[in-house]
Amino acid sequence: MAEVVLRNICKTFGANKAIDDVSMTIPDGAFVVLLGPTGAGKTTTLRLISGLEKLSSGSIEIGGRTVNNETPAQRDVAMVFQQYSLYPHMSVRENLEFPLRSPILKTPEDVIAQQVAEVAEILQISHKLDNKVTELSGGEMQRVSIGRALVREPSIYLMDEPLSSLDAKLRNDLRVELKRIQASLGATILYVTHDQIEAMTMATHVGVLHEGKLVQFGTPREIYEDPKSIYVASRLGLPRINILPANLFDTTRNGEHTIGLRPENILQGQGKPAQIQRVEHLGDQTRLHLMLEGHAITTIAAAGQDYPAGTTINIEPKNPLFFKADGSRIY
Ligand SMILES: Nc1ncnc2c1ncn2[C@@H]1O[C@H](COP(=O)(O)OP(=O)(O)OP(=O)(O)O)[C@@H](O)[C@H]1O
Repeated sequence: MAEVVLRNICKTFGANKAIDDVSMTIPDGAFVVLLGPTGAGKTTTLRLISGLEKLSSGSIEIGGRTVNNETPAQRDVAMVFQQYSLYPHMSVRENLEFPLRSPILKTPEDVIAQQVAEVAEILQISHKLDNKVTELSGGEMQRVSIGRALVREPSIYLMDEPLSSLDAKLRNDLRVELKRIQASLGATILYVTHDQIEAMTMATHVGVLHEGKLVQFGTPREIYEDPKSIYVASRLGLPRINILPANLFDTTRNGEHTIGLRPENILQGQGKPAQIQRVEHLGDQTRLHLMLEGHAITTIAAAGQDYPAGTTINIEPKNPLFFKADGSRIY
């Protein structure tokens, strides 16, 4: 596996700057998750690294080699897309074997058979190896797509929401499995997701994109606990961080416009009275939707406790984050 370095990369489509001067190092063996809303430039970043798109400017290095002018095949990357891309006329086994049968690799038959068997086992598709891919369910097809990347050991795996079409149980299993595979192979992965749990549990590093710019890069904990802006703070955490006027509680010192209050950082019992508007029981957690002087606030409470809607609880902030009017963090 290899370190991948993006140096001041830009990509424009007509007048649209899809990627705007992004520099980022994906360390060898890291699991980097790209976060950002639709249109932020996540898929374009993956396509630029894979060579499916050409850079407008900047450079990309894989394992110390500048790859700007290399074809996708020369770059030695494996890409898994949100939509499966399989050969419909081939069986599952043939699809999985395909990347290993590349003439450059010259992989011996027994190694091919062993790799395919191992990957099929991990992805729980061993019993479907001789089926045509057109006979599979959507979830099974997606597992074969992931398998086609995993049979190889490329410089980097580029994955674009690979689990989003799977059901919750399989998604959970594969999340754990992917993380295990990554750790045991020492694989370098750049992974795009909208799923907070995937980002928090799998990533060694998170890169947050906003309108084509990389606005923060750090460990998931840094992004969660020490965000540089309201935008970054809002990317992680479920329920989302509460953004409130700084003077709502007695916390203003100087120049703060807004506070950010994670749902778990709202203390109950003291402070201002807030009306309970709605209660969501999620089993292991209860979410309380409150209204305080016209501001909606979400907090969490221990499961099992009763909170009748319409009643009032007193709340106060603990460790709020402070932001300027432009959304940048003060402290
Ligand atoms: N081939 C293309 N031609 C023109 N514009 C494009 C092309 N590909 C991407 N774009 C534009 O580049 C910007 C970034 O798109 P991109 O697909 O990278 O976003 P994304 O963060 O992956 O979004 P999503 O979460 O919806 O997949 C968008 O404004 C998009 O419209």
